[in-house]
Amino acid sequence: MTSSTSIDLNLKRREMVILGTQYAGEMKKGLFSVMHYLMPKRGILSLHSGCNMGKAGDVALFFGLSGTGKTTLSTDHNRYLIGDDEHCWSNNGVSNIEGGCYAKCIDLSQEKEPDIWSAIKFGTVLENIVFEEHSREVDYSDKGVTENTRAAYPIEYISNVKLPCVGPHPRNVILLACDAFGVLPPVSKLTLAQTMYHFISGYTALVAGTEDGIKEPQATFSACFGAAFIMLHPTKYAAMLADKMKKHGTTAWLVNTGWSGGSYGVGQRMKLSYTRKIIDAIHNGSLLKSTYSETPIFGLHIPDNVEGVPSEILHPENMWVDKNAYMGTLKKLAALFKRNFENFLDYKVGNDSKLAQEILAAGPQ
Ligand SMILES: Nc1ncnc2c1ncn2[C@@H]1O[C@H](COP(=O)(O)OP(=O)(O)O)[C@@H](O)[C@H]1O
Ligand SMILES: C=C(OP(=O)(O)O)C(=O)O
Repeated sequence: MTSSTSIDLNLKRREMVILGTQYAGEMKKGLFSVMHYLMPKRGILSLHSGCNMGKAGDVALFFGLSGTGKTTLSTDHNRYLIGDDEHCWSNNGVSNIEGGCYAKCIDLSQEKEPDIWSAIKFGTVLENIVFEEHSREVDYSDKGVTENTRAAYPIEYISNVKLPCVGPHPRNVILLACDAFGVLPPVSKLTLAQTMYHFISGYTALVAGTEDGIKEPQATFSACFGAAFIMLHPTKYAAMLADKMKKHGTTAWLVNTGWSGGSYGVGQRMKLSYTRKIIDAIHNGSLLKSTYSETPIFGLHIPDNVEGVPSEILHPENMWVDKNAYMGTLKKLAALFKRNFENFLDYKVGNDSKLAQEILAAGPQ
């Protein structure tokens, strides 16, 4: 055991016992694990992702580990929310597993996250949030109980929600990597093989407060952006994802919602307003029309322009004062990726080994 909390599942008896926690998240994540077992048996892909739909019916999935921006970026005033965390992709399209959202509230402000702010009203459950007993005013900045404070609200508390929470096949999938090293570009377009490489790798940062003992961002690899919840080998989910993306012509993007201009401690967290502009450009199709340049080592394709975002921030090295430190850190991250991927070298993705070879070649060189 690595923590004092346990979620014990007996699939045969359909029982789940949660021990040692005062956090409601284990209930939904426990059932999510069950879905990761049951759904693939029916040819349905279960995904740790947010999901929304534009007015024209274009669906986007947002993959990411806890704290990387699924809730924040799928809750978008200009689009219909399908769900913020757990979805299935079947032959009919996407559907939400849950009936509500479980949003992080630390430092919540009306200005930065207006839709989540407005969803907090009578009927919403605030968890571990400190409030003044007499005035009943809540203080979203107080980390006294935990940094992982939450608001659980029914999905219809978001004004522009898609009910029922289903949609057509995704046009875009967005892999959210919160890069604590600050070397991944704010956005890059991925080939199918790169998508599989990054999906299987699940590189991101554990963000403060999301797991026991995590006080500052820490680089990690969490296969399928949800290693704790998957029940089958990661390559099984990857093969299903590749198959569905090919069939439905889905485009994939890697978006760094982590650091820029240096690693954690030196650089800054990517501005949410810039990330939102990037996501807008993915949704409205303008990013597809951009010209691209390829990065060294990771071979990522960075757009030369994104409307509303200063071009210089699109290339991470521009933001580092010490260019040697940038290159050294990039190489260090590449080595971590390669070491992590050794765990997957003996596995096929799909029916032949062709895709597996392409996937390996799509990683950092
Ligand atoms: N560039 C950014 N993109 C997305 N989220 C950001 C960014 N910068 C800071 N944040 C913050 O990071 C947190 C992301 O959390 P959340 O959206 O709940 O993640 P998830 O749903 O993936 O667990 C929010 O508190 C958000 O305000
Ligand atoms: C509830 C959780 O999911 P997320 O942080 O992605 O909302 C969790 O991982 O504890």
